[in-house]
Amino acid sequence: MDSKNNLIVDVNGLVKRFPIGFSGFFTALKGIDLTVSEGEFMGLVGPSGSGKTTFLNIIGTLDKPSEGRVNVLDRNAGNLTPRQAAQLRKEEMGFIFQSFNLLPVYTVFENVEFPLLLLNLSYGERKKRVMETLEWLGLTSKINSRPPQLSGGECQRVAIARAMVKRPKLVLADEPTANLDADNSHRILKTMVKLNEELKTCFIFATHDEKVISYLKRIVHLEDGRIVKDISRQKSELQ
Ligand SMILES: Nc1ncnc2c1ncn2[C@@H]1O[C@H](COP(=O)(O)OP(=O)(O)OP(=O)(O)O)[C@@H](O)[C@H]1O
Repeated sequence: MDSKNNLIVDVNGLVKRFPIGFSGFFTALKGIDLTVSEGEFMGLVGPSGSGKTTFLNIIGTLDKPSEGRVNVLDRNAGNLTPRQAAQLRKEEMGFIFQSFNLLPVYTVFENVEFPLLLLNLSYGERKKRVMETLEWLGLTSKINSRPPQLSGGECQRVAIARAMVKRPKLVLADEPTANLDADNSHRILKTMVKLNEELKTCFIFATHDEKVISYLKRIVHLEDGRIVKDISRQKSELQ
C-alpha cells in the first residue's frame, strides 16, 4: 500500500514566526518535519513555550505557517483561504480545548447537535447521531441538562461528544485534562482511546500532563520549537 494514501498530516520544513515589537520576530517553530497516519493516537509533548499549541493550531488550520509545507487531510493548509479552512474544520476536524468551550444556555443535546447544523443534515439524521454519540460518552441521562448543571468531567465529555459527532478523521485536543481531577482525566482518556480504536479516529494532543502522556501510542517531544524525540510505544507500555 502506498503509505502516502493514509497520511492525515504531512509537514515539511515548518517554520512559524510571530511578529513582536516594531520590526522583530519570535521564531516559535524552527523547521519541523512530521507525518501522522490515519488512526494514530499521538501527542506533542514538551515544556511550556516549546511550541505545542502553535503547532497544533497550524495543523488545525487556525494559524498559517511562515515557511514550509503543511498538508492536512490532503489539503495544503498554507494555501487555504479563511473560508476553505473554516469549511475543512467544520466538515473533517474535531477540537477539544481545556476550557470545554460549551454554550452555557443550550442543553447537552443542543451543544452536541451544533456542529451538525453547519452540515445541513435532516433533524432525524442529527438526532440519531447525537443520541448515538451521547451514548458512547455515557451522557444519555444528561441530554436536557445545561453546562452549568454539569461537573467538569461531564462538561469535557460533552465537549468530546461535540468533537466526535460528525465522525471526523482528525481530532485535535489541547491540554484536554487541564481542568479535570485525576479520576475524570483517566475516564475521558479511556473514552478517547476507545473512540480511537473503534472508529479509527486520529487524535493529536498538545500536552505536558503525565496522565495524558501515559495513554499516548506515539510521543513527539518538542523543545524550543524543534522535534527532539519521536517515540512509538507498544500496547503493553500503555495505561
Ligand atoms: N501570537 C504570538 N505572538 C508572539 N509570540 C507567540 C505567539 N503565540 C505564541 N508565541 C510564543 O511562541 C512560543 C511557543 O508558544 P506555544 O503556546 O506554542 O507553547 P506551548 O508549548 O503550547 O506552551 P504551553 O504548554 O505553556 O501552552 C512561546 O514562547 C510563546 O510566547
